[in-house]
Amino acid sequence: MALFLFCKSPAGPVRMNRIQLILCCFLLSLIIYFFNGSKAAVSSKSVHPLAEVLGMKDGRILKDTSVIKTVDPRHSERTSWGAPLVWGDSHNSVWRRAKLSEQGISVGLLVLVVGTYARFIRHFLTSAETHFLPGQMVTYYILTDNPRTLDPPLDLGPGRHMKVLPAAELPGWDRLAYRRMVLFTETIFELIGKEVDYIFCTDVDQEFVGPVGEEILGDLVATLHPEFFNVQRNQFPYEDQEDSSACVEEDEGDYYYTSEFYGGVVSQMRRLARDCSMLILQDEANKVTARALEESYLNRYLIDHRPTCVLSPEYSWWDSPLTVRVPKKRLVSLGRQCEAYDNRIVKKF
Ligand SMILES: CC(=O)N[C@H]1[C@@H](OP(=O)(O)OP(=O)(O)OC[C@H]2O[C@@H](n3ccc(=O)[nH]c3=O)[C@H](O)[C@@H]2O)O[C@H](CO)[C@H](O)[C@@H]1O
Ligand SMILES: [Mn+2]
Repeated sequence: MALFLFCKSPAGPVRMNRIQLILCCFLLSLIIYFFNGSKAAVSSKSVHPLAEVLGMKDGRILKDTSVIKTVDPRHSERTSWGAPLVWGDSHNSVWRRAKLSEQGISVGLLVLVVGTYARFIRHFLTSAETHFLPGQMVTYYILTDNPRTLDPPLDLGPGRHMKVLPAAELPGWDRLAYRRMVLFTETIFELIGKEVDYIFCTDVDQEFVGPVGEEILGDLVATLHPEFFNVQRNQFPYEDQEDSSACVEEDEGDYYYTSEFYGGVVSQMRRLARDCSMLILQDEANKVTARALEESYLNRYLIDHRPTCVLSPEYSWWDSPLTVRVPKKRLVSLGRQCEAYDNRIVKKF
């Protein structure tokens, strides 16, 4: 605009002499310098939209997570280390399903069913028959103290099998929480062996409510905890007791994973189960209890061995005031849902 005023007169274009031209260029440089400088000054004061999404202000992390919960979760489809972050209906998942379903694969689903949790198993299996890798070879490995729970046997689809494995009756849930991973380790090493290509460990107090297909397959697969998705790292309930073998330092960790659903190829699952069991037994010997029990050890392990495939909270969801909204629910935890309601009632009174 300023340049325009110098170059034009009401009568029409004016020819500039050399001095006028130099003056004009000098003024133009001044204007550009001023414009850029003031822009920089403004941007250093205002909050960058990305910083807002990340919950940062003036380089500091905000404690309030309410802003973050509104972020559309479909935006991230890769982790910072390049692993797929799986949303079942994304193009990437459609492509992965198509690619992986061409390969002949067999998958084991390993669950522990002890004591009163027997009430969940039939519904869990029925829902898995409908939604879990339909059309694929699936073997259900059911570790139970009461094999009669599965009488009469369930009708399974073609290529689907069930193996009921005995587990000694275990005294009380507090002991069981220490024992579950050890039982999984023994089962994977001694009984499952090379019978399947992939193994997924799941809680039985769950229900498949939407399709869970080949997009979940990977060497080492972990699922994001729906209450800590898009929450700042300093709010993850990692173990912080220094004498626990599950302890996580402040500068460690990318995500907080749930212990309700994780898996991978047999070799990786052997390593995971064995290493987590060792951490658990070490703490038990030292009379240390990690705050989230098995989940704490799993998270410690997954920091040291980053998953090659990360499932979004679509694959582990429950209704709670803290869970993120997901495009589609696929696997829902009934137990944690009840827990969330119980907590709400406790808070209310
Ligand atoms: C194994 C474990 O430590 N689970 C975690 C999980 O508990 P959860 O509340 O999800 O544990 P849960 O009660 O569902 O138990 C885990 C699983 O163990 C089996 N089971 C459990 C109890 C029983 O009497 N019989 C039986 O068969 C069953 O397969 C069940 O689904 O969440 C807690 C926080 O919310 C902690 O973070 C725990 O680490
Ligand atoms: Mn559970």
